Order: sequence, then C-alpha cells, then structure tokens
Amino acid sequence: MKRITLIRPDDWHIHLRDGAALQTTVPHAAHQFARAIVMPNLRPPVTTTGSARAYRERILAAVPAGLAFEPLMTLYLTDNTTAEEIRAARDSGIVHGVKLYPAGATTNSDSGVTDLERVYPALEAMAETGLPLLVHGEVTGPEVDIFDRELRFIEDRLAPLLQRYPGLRVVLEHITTRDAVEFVRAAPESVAATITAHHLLLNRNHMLVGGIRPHHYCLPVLKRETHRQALVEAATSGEPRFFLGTDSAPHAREDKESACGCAGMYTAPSAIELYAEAFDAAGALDRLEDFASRFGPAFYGLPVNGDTITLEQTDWELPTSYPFGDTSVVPLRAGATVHWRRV
Ligand SMILES: NC(=O)N[C@@H](CC(=O)O)C(=O)O
Ligand SMILES: [Zn+2]
Ligand SMILES: [Zn+2]
Repeated sequence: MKRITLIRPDDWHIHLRDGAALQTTVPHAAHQFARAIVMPNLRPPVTTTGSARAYRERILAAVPAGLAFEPLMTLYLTDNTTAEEIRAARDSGIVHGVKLYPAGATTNSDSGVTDLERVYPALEAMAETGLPLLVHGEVTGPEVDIFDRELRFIEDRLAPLLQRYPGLRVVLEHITTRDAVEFVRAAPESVAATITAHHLLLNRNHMLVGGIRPHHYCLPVLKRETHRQALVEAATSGEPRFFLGTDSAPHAREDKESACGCAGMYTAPSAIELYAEAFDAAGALDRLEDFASRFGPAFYGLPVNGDTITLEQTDWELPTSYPFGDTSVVPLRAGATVHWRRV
C-alpha cells in the first residue's frame, strides 16, 4: 500500500464562516491543517484589526481539545480602508493579509473595492509594511464572459497594479487558468498563487455534463480541461510560488441546491486527501510536501510546522452531509469514494 508522510500542511485560503458553523468548519480544518489563512468575507465583513481579533477568538473557541490550530487572520479591503488601519493590522501580529474582493465578484463581496484608485493609500501602506494583498482575481463587468473574468483581471487590473507598486506582495488566490500560471511565472518573486484541490481535480464538464451540479459550482468557475492540466503542472512543478489554498467555502445545502445557487465547494473534511489524489494522478506525490507544507510558510515568512501527518492510499466513503448550524452542508465527494486517507 502506498503511504506518504508530510510535514503537517497549512491552508493558505479557507472560509470558516461564523457562529454555529464554526462547530463544523473549525474541527474539519484543524484535523487537517496546523494553520489557515482565514478569509474575512463575513456579514458584515472583517474590516478592522479589532473585528479580526474578536473573530479569531471565536474560531479558537471552536478548536477541539487536543488539537493545535492557529487562525491567521485577514482584513477585508474596502474603499474606505485607511493606511493607518493597515499599519495597525501589521503591528498586531495576528493579521497576515488583506483581501481584495472586486465589488460584486463573489460571495459576500458587495462591500468590496469599486475602483482600485480608491485603495491606493492602503496599498501603499501594504507595499511599505510588506503585508500581502490577497486577491480574488476576477473582473465583474456584465460584458465580460464568466470564463474570461480571471484573464481580464490579470491583464487589465493586476498587471498595472504591480507596475504601480512593484514591491507589493500579492497572492493571486484560487487560480483557474493557464494564463494565471503564466502570469505568476513571469511576475516578480513577490507574487504567488494558491491552487485549490477542486481546480486540480475537476473541469467544467464535471459541473455541466449529464445535469447541472450545484456542488461543483464555485468562483472562479471551473474551466476547460487544458486549464486544469496547466494547474496540475504548476502545482507539481516544485516552483515555490504555487502553494496550497483550499478555498473550502461551505454553504447550507438549500443555498446550493437552489434556482440561484451560491458559489463555493466544501472541501475541508478531506482536503489533503484530495490533493494527494491529484498529485498521485500526476505521478508527483514526492512534490506534495513542498506544495502543502513548505512554500506557503516561506512566502508568508513563517516557520514550517514541527509535526507530520501520514496518508495512505485506501478507499473510504465521505458522509453525504455534515451538520451546519441548524441545517447541513454537502462536502465535495459527498457519499462517494476518496482514495487517500489520513492514518
Ligand atoms: N470560492 C467561492 O466560490 N466562494 C467563496 C468566495 C470566494 O473565495 O470567492 C465563498 O465565500 O463562498
Ligand atoms: Zn475568491
Ligand atoms: Zn475563497
């Protein structure tokens, strides 16, 4: 039986939600990962260090006894974020990034940035202090096809932004296209990208062929197979600027299985196993540890974790759903087989 031991991984992009949902999301994350970059798109969003500190306490209160889990907090960038707020965040030691959601791009992004010019003072402070900008890289104009929104963001928004702030540290989150891979490769070393397990495993046929599958709908939306292949190639390349970020994004079952379903896949319960499947399929299991456990800490200037996890190639079935507050959440692979398992 194939087995692999890794330095304990971290998740550099997760949605834990809030309130009762934390009782589900935090244990799932903490069983997998030592640390996670926690996205701030709550309602209302986490826009200040004070609210990040309070959210961090609520997360820590949901960590199961006996597990160590460190939430790495982020602020939600708005048109009104000041340079002082950025400096306070940096000085706090608990905030590790600032998230740019173009207004209207994704779940709970209506308080997002309407025009990059409005956040120049905040970006300047980030470039000065080295606090990374974490980017949901999609434009939102109704005239732009949903499959082109990442590329348009890169060319029309991100490239000029990096010209203006060459020192700015940027993580292009949950990349989905060959174009994004090429952009990161050509960009300065201060630019990196996270890649999800679902974008390594699925293409848009998995969402649309044989019936529309709301649990395979996320943003940026799944792309064609050639893009998936480019992502696998990047993730398994050993290049340190591509690292693990699950973008695990739970929504209540009824909000997904709906005439207007929410975007997001819940991958936290079996995230590292799903990555192992993708790396194994590419014949690159020996590259998983760097991607999952070393490159993220290196980018964020943090030490690698001191303990390990072991995975073995065994089939097991994921539950069809998990409790989620007073409702339920359907994970990716619900009721189906996962081919790797933590031991
Ligand atoms: N990825 C998603 O499809 N959804 C995320 C938001 C995001 O990361 O864009 C969510 O918060 O639900
Ligand atoms: Zn996003
Ligand atoms: Zn996300």
